[in-house]
Amino acid sequence: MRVDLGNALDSVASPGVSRDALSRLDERVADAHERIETGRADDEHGYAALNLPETTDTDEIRSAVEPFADAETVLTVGIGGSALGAATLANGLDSDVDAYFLDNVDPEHVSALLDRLSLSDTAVNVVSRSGTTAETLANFLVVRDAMESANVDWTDRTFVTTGEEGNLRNLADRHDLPALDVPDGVPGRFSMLSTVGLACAAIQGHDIDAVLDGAHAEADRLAGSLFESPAYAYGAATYALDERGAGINAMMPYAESLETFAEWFAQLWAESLGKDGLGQTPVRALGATDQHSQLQLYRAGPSDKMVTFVRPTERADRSIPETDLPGLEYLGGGSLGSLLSAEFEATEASLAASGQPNVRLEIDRVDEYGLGELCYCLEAACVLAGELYSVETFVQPAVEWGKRAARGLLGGGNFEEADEVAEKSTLTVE
Ligand SMILES: O=P(O)(O)OC[C@H]1O[C@](O)(CO)[C@@H](O)[C@@H]1O
Repeated sequence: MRVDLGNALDSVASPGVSRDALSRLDERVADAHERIETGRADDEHGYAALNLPETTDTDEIRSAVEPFADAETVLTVGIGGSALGAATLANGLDSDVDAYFLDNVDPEHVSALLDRLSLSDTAVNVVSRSGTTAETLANFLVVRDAMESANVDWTDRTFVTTGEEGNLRNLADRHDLPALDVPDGVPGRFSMLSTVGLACAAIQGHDIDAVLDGAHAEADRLAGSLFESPAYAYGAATYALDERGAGINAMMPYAESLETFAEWFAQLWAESLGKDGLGQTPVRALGATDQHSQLQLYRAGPSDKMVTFVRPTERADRSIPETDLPGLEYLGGGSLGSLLSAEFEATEASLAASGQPNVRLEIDRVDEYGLGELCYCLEAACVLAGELYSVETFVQPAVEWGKRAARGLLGGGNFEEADEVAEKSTLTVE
């Protein structure tokens, strides 16, 4: 895992950060590292997530999902951190077992998916840390109903991953379903490297130990200086750039297999750092595709953002056939990989040429080890940034208002927030 801050320096970019400023910030990084290590040593809420490479029991996960070894498809029912980590692995890696995610309650999408699936060959993975999330429980009820209509014994095809208490735990106990525990002290968005993110991967036959090995290697590189730890270098640089005006962070991986990783990053960054009027706004982008949609803004729009480029340095390639079509000779005989690599470096340089800050993250390959490394690095970077912003990184109180309002609207209790929904100001043009 390599982090290159070269194009974030003020000799190249504006906003940019000077090497001196990074050295001064490094004193705070040292303090933050001490705080983080104390939190890890005491298994404190949130900080415990950075211990998962050590604490996650992969044998326990494999034996819990063993009854589903015959599954041709795994359907994960969960939302936010209870889906995005597993989806990052599933969409980043190849498997003969297909993986689908119900992480929204769009009736047309849910019906179309359930109509398409062979439910008798599907393992259903219901994931909710709280066990109370409306979208997840509603989708589970719909999936269960569909299985019963298809004469499939849902108790044979379903396992849950949840906390000690809650509706889902009660359901698992009542029907004696295989169940995995969500680890204590690990917020959803930091739970990829636990039962939450790895159960689906285990059913798909991925090497979940290799995921943790990659994460472990990154954990071993956490140190009291940003100049020694890629994770802290990234965390400190994004904080410093935000302080200087780059309030938006466009995560732009150059691999289709990393598109869901950008979604996962968006939750991690937004829900962890978006507090007290602070926090960088994550934006999901994809290279080379978004060179042809977003780049105009990234280069010539307001200087209020940074771009994070991510790429694997090794990947399977595909050659481009020789051609005598006029003007295309430069492509013929080359490969898609070399074209994508040229696009990556050219786009990076184009932003530097217009003074727009950007950072490069590189892994060797998009495989179990590489994904473990990359995601642990971003998790530790996020924890470090949270210390520098002095925000409560591991809570997300602002999401509760909307949940109470929705529950009230659906007759699920008396919530004043539901009343406020009816008081919406309107100025309708039609
Ligand atoms: O795992 P749960 O409790 O169903 O929560 C799902 C997601 O919803 C949130 O609580 C936000 O509403 C996220 O923090 C979490 O990842």
